[in-house]
Amino acid sequence: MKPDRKSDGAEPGPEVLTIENFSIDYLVEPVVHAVRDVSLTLHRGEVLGLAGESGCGKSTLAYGIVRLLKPPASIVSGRAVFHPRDGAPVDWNELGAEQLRAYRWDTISMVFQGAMNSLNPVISIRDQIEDIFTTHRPGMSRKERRQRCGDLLERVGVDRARLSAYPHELSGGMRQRVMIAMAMALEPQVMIMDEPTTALDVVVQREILQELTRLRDELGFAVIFITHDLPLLLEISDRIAVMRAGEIVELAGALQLYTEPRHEYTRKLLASFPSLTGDRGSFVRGTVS
Ligand SMILES: Nc1ncnc2c1ncn2[C@@H]1O[C@H](COP(=O)(O)OP(=O)(O)OP(=O)(O)O)[C@@H](O)[C@H]1O
Repeated sequence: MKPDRKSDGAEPGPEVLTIENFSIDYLVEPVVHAVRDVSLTLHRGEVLGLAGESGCGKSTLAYGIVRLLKPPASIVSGRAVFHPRDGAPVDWNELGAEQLRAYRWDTISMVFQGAMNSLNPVISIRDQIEDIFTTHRPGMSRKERRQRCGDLLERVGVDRARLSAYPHELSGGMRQRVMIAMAMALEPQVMIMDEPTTALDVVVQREILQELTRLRDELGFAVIFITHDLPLLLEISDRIAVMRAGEIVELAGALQLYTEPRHEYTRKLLASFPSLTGDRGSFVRGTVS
């Protein structure tokens, strides 16, 4: 684990996103209570891991926060409030469709499972990234747009010469990096990442995550990182929320959650990853000092 992680003593930054008593149902027969009364605070610059087994409601919560749910999903209670650096807090539930479109990507952006497959196959990488600037930064000159597109790609470890490529000419890892670059294009203050590297092999996954933590340190955005891979979360998160059957059952600093899990379910989840609980309970993926 990173010795300088924020959960190891440093004061958390001010809040950037608060989720208050969020509940989401799927209105099917019988009704599925997918998210139940979830409250969370995300601080500026922190990586908050959201763990839990498949079907516990992680993705539903993520889509709910950014208001991308489709029927039969329905937000039955609660709100997600964004706290800008300057100015009054913004309740996302009160934004109209147009405002939501403007706010998404700009303040909170997302990389979802399999996002790399959502690149348009017949449009070059340059044109797809440029489109974000044309839409959200209409005043930006063509020259600056081009420059920014190249800078963004390089930031996620892809040579800017690949700007003229089409998605099928890139590996899965590169396409996912492009998606991460696109999510960072407008320098959002929050990024929500739902299993962003699950489809990739372990080496590529590792490289991308290292890149992500480096960028977080450099740019200061906060991340909600969702995965069922608890060992990975322990490595990259400042704090971890454990979700079970739609509820957050435990929320603690990563190190504390690993060394002193309080909830029975967290203990079970930790025990289900043999790499975390060797004979002497050694933590083999990172280095606990
Ligand atoms: N369209 C839908 N209609 C009815 N129920 C749904 C629908 N989508 C999801 N659910 C249910 O909502 C619950 C939460 O699902 P969700 O996909 O949010 O879980 P998850 O933790 O993200 O799982 P995974 O890690 O597999 O993506 C599950 O019980 C799931 O079966």
